[in-house]
Amino acid sequence: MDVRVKICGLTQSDHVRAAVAAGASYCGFVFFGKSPRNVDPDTARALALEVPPGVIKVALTVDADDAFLDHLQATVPLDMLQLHGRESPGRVAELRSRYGLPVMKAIGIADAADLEQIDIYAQVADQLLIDAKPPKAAPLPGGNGLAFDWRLLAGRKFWPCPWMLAGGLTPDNVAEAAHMTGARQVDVSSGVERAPGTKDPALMSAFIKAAGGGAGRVAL
Ligand SMILES: O=C(O)c1ccccc1N[C@@H]1O[C@H](COP(=O)(O)O)[C@@H](O)[C@H]1O
Repeated sequence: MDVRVKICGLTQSDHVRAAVAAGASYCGFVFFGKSPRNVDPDTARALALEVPPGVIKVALTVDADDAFLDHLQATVPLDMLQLHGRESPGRVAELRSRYGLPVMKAIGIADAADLEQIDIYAQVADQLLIDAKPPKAAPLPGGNGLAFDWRLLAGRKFWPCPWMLAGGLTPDNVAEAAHMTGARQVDVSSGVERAPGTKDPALMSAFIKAAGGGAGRVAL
């Protein structure tokens, strides 16, 4: 089975097209003002319209309020919400029902104790994004190019819902990361950039090749 790849933090139409052509299954757009990948809803709409059916358009938000999310949903054709803040399980369930979209909740992992969150959030989310827990001094809650110890996931047989591996993945380490953790889906942002917020088509293509070629268009 091919590994599905999510390219996150796309900011330019030509990079969206390059990600899709390379075999991405998910295109992620970041709505978080402090991120160098932040896009406004109107820009995201134009980017989303470049994405063909079957490639999943994901909105990444961080503790967003309903007013912003209402505007986002009214402006951008979206397929999935990615919650990358401190959203509680109750908030995840509320957003899933309010917007009628599948929700992927990011879980930050630094040590074995953090793995408990997987079972908690799997009860309310459609998918989980297993990412490195940002250190206190990190500038962002994600997208910092930091990996966690993949051995924490090695040998885990039971996953209560679909999940993606993220955090510090690059064309050089994605094959080992997927092999060690058993991930069938991977997510990358800074590892395929030439500068913060600017994707590199050659790196996106190398990443997807290294991940096994990418699954391309999928059904959710
Ligand atoms: O990418 C961002 O700017 C970002 C901002 C705020 C929260 C999450 C963010 N990115 C997510 O983090 C993972 C890991 O990023 P990286 O590959 O280590 O740079 C990324 O895949 C996004 O889903």
